[in-house]
Amino acid sequence: MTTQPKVLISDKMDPRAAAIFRERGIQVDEITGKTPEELAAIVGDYDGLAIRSSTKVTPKILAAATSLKVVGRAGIGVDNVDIPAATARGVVVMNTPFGNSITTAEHAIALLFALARQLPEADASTQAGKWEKNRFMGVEVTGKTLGLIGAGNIGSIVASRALGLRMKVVAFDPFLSPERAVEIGVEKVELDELLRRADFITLHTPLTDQTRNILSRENIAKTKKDVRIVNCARGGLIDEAALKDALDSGQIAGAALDVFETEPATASPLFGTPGFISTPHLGASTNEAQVNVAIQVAEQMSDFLLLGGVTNAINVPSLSAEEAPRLKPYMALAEKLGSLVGQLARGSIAGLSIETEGAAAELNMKPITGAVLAGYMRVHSDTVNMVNAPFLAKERGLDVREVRHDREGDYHTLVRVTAHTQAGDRAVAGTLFGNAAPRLTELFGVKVEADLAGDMLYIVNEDAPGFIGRLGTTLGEAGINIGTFHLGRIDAGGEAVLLLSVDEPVGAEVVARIEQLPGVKQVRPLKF
Ligand SMILES: NC(=O)c1ccc[n+]([C@@H]2O[C@H](COP(=O)([O-])OP(=O)(O)OC[C@H]3O[C@@H](n4cnc5c(N)ncnc54)[C@H](O)[C@@H]3O)[C@@H](O)[C@H]2O)c1
Ligand SMILES: O=C(O)CC[C@@H](O)C(=O)O
Repeated sequence: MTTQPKVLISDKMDPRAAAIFRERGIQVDEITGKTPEELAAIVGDYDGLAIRSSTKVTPKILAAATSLKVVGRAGIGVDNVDIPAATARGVVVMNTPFGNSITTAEHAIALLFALARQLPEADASTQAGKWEKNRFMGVEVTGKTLGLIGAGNIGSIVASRALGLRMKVVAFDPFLSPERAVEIGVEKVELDELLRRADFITLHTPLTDQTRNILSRENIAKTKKDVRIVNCARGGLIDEAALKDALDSGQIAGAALDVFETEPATASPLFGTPGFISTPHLGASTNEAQVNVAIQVAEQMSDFLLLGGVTNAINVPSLSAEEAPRLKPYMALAEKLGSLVGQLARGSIAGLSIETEGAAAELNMKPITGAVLAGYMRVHSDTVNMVNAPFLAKERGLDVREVRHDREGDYHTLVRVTAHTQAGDRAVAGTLFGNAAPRLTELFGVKVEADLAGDMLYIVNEDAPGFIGRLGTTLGEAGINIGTFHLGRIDAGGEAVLLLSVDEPVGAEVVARIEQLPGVKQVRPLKF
């Protein structure tokens, strides 16, 4: 019986997320507001962790999360998750990249208007009974130029809204193609030109080494006097000290920040500066967006935990919940072939080639490759899985090649794994019987048909009469029962390969006795 997966929701999330987990048969606890130490103390019980932006998934939390398989971010930014650490531990990290885009774009537009008409100050003054009609002179946005830094999902929605307001939109985004720029109605420009031309600037990039301080002191100095700046993306994109100085000196007319270098931002030199507006990271905070991201994250995490489907993962290739059941037996086969190569490898393996043929060639190959690598590397480490195997393989400099053959050979479907060693290429291959049962069909050039399951013994010997009897006696004397027996020969009287399934592990002492039998060249106990 499979155990029911357990998910922890550790940030405030729409109740629909918990409801979906429960409906899908997943046990869920909602425990929010914990300190990192408190979270580390409980996280070990869970297979999934559903978060927003408050929970920081650090290497320490990951080390304590010994059962964790997936982190689901109900939102876009995953900068609160240590992705390399999660990947190295084999934890899938997924987000919901579109659920709050419209809402965040609308917040950027709301802040743009708030700056243009000084709405917060006018509101505070009016409610203070001052009626300062002459103090608050605004600017129209019609006909003004909006400079977008980052024209991805949110940036392009902001562009469409700004065009609707009859603004002209220029965009700086090195990854924006000229065709896409035309499609979304923006003029693609370099950053300096944007800074020179924009009346309003909005930022919509992730925080990366390239975007950190993209509005640096130097770049702020290049803007038009009276520019108004909105950041609804990430703190750290603007030099906050330089922004304060530019507001104080009148170099810029206004700035609105939803996000800060340090959050929660409970104190900042910017607070109280004329022309400055702030909101506490509310970009995604609408009912609609929170329902969207809660539903999406719960569905995605459930698909992964229950069916193996991978959607919107940051650190592994996607695999739809429909594809997953079809690929599952292939992944079992691939993992066994990888494990066989790992267990039988002699000397160092410089690379692995993974080939698919027939029906297997029509499938998404990444999960098959991941499973081969996981099987191969698990021989040396218990913590390897399909998520971290490609990462670990790369880290170890293993050259991995994928080849898809349209042809169909002796089998309707086939996966072959070839280890490239100093001694030459060594290939194993397997098929699926009844499209479900993994079966070995080729072992280092010898045709065999064997299950790879439980304890096994691999023997290479000189093909001479009497050997099988002597082997049976040796195993019998050790109290080891033979389950199945597969013999393959390259040619009669040459070298023979024996693959036996045995009812219990063959210990070093028995292996040594078999090695003493005449004609034996190699003996390896195997485990699947
Ligand atoms: N305030 C909030 O609550 C809130 C809500 C949602 C998203 N966000 C943040 O908004 C940001 C944008 O989200 P998105 O969904 O549009 O992401 P996206 O990935 O769709 O778009 C990001 C864009 O930035 C561009 N970019 C990357 N590096 C750049 C660089 N050096 N210079 C210029 N452009 C660059 C990319 O090419 C891409 O087009 C993210 O950081 C996200 O976390 C904030
Ligand atoms: O969860 C939130 O409220 C913020 C989300 C936002 O920063 C995001 O990147 O999606």
